[in-house]
Amino acid sequence: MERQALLNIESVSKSYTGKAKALEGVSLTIERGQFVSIIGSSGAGKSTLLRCINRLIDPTSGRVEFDGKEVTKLGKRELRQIRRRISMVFQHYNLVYRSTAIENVLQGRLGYKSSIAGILGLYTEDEKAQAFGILDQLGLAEFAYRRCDQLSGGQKQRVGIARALVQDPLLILADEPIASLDPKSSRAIMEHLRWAADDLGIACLVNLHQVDYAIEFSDRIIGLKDGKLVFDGTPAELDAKAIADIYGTPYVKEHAVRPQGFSDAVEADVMAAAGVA
Ligand SMILES: Nc1ncnc2c1ncn2[C@@H]1O[C@H](COP(=O)(O)OP(=O)(O)OP(=O)(O)O)[C@@H](O)[C@H]1O
Repeated sequence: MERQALLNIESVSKSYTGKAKALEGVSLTIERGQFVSIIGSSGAGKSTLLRCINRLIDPTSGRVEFDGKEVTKLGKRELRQIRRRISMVFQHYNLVYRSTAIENVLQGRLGYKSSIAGILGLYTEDEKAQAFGILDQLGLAEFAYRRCDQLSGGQKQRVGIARALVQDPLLILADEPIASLDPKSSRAIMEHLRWAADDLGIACLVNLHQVDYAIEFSDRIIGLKDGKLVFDGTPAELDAKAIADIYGTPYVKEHAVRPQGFSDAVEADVMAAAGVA
């Protein structure tokens, strides 16, 4: 089946005031339902790239086109509309911890409401059923009415994914969604995102520090180094040379494969020992 382009990024650059370019002439196309990981050292520009797509950050130059619309040209109102179809998942979940899981999920519907309905928290029965249904699909039905400060990190991130899904997105931007999680929870989150791509046809663009998960779960991997795109290929094409290009140091692929139970702290040591920032 031939896939259609959903997102076109053309020569996007970003300079923060007084700094070297955080992004420099990055171009790429993402297809509908495609699962793409972005890897690269700390400071390579991964977060900046994600945020230029939904214009949480305005690119200094270049063009972003999403679902046939030029995002970089949109006014406030049109931007709000387009953002409904682009969800975000964050490393630190960005939940309201004193609210319940389902209340957090329903916040994903805010972009579809008038401000007053949003402020009053007026959701339709359909929206509530949809929110509960998604929590159920993510294995969180029994936690739907529990306050988020009582949930584990993995459960909080599942609430974050449920909030992203209730937006009916065409694209999920996930900014290091597993960086704060243990290996078992990380795997579960990657599996949920992969399911969103495969079963719901939602394209996922996922920033990752864990090269092994990028290789295992992605259709395609993008490598950034110093703001430039230095790799764009399949997991099979990500060989030792490509990894060295991305991380700027000789780096053997075996280091990227994290055995079961390998903790983040141990991985950090291995990465540091391999000279990967
Ligand atoms: N708000 C900002 N103001 C100034 N400079 C910034 C800002 N945000 C990021 N930068 C700089 O832009 C560059 C790219 O940062 P970015 O956060 O996009 O990288 P990253 O690959 O996501 O890093 P990490 O993996 O550590 O999250 C870095 O040099 C960073 O210091």
